[in-house]
Amino acid sequence: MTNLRLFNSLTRQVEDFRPVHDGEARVYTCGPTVYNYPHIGNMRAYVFADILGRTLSWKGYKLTHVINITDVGHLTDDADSGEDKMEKMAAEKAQSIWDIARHYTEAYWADVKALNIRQPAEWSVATDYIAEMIDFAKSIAGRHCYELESGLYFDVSTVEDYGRLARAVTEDGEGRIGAVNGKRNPQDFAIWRKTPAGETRQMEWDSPWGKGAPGWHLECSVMSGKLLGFPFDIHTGGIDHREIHHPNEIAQNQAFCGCGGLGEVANSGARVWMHNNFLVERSGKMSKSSGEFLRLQLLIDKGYHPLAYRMMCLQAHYRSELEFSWDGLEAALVRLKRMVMQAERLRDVETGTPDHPKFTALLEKFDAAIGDDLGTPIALTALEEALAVKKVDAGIKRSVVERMDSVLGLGLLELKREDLRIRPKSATTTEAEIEDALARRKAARAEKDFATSDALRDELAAMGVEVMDGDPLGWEWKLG
Ligand SMILES: Nc1ncnc2c1ncn2[C@@H]1O[C@H](COP(=O)(O)OP(=O)(O)OP(=O)(O)O)[C@@H](O)[C@H]1O
Ligand SMILES: [Zn+2]
Repeated sequence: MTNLRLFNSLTRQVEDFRPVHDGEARVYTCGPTVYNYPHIGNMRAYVFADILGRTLSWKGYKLTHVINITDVGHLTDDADSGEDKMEKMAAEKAQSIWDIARHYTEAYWADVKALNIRQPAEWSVATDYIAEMIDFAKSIAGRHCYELESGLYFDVSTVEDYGRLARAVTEDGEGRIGAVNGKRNPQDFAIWRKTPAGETRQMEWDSPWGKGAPGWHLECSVMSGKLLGFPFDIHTGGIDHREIHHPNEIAQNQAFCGCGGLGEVANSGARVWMHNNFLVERSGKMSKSSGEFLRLQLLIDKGYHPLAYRMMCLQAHYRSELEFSWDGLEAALVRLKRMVMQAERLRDVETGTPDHPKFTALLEKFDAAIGDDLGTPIALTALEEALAVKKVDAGIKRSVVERMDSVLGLGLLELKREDLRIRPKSATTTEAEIEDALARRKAARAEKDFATSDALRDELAAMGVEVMDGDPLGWEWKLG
């Protein structure tokens, strides 16, 4: 096997992965803020983290993956101003924050499951770690923080080289930082926000700095350090986190682990920081507030299998922008279907060993691609080539497909071609009705009764069903 090489946003280079603990990989992924449904762009971040985790397993590392659930502290503007997203949604809906958090956490988990994203070792929920957050803040407050009326602020000038992660791409971050009277530096951020006098919040806790709530950046520093130990191996998130959230986490980690002398990597809490690029719409970055709200459920309602979206993600490299379109989704679905049709023949055979000379080069190609900063587009072609290998024992082929799919997670050996039919939720015709009409049509054709056969075809068309005789992909029919 080749070395695993990963792009580290800290050094802006592809580097050999060298674990902190021999044979182990510890990964922290910034999780969703559960104030609303995730859009499919958000889910791209978790498909990426899942591919990373599966690749680490493929390479033989014992994986500990943590994904957090942010249920407090994330403001409407990452740059330290605005309202708490959770409080805002709860006020809008006149519901308890806890109910909101539960509802959207479950919705997120449903998407995770539908996309074959593996369960991490732990889903750490921010509000379960408030005491640890207060302890962390206490331990750095003396040297690195100052108190204002609105909260406890982190002074970014007290750590070396603040913001080095963000500077890779932007010099203009400061323009977005909200002004708070009394801040020492514009980039200083609240690690504890006090509840303003006379207000009560649904979520607030006592602290040495008064009643209030932790800052979002503090949460991730505390949960990652607590569950994985500093320094751990890899920290992931979407590319927007490279600008503010992760530089701020790094500053806190530096303060907590001790500044000076350790060098930038050890001091940053994690050795490698990785970021997926955005899923975009033609009009720009996908977001919950603009345009059609593209939830995974919307794709399903329009008749697409959710794994077609996973396929769409894998067709692009995680560091490239990916533009969403319905045509692109359909193309990904067709590609998935072709693979499922080839894998169908392997479903009922017993798994053999993958050591067959016909597959050596393909397994090497696959390993080199996935090991080269998670090159899923090429890894997919290796899997397709393996599926197309002729005159080989089916058990051996099956074991190769299983192995490759353990990384790509398309579920090729479980999916059936019927699962991939496009069937919009709005369709009023049931599949049983369609199958029944098709069976009658088949019988009519067998008896050369073309009048009946044509009439049934028209009947089906009236039901919105397009009959696809002789379709090489075997769709047979399609609901429009
Ligand atoms: N369009 C996108 N494409 C890929 N990843 C994204 C996109 N938008 C957000 N992310 C990532 O999704 C993850 C979850 O983000 P979070 O739940 O905080 O959503 P959010 O920032 O409120 O979403 P948004 O502002 O896009 O509506 C983060 O890692 C974030 O970087
Ligand atoms: Zn985070």
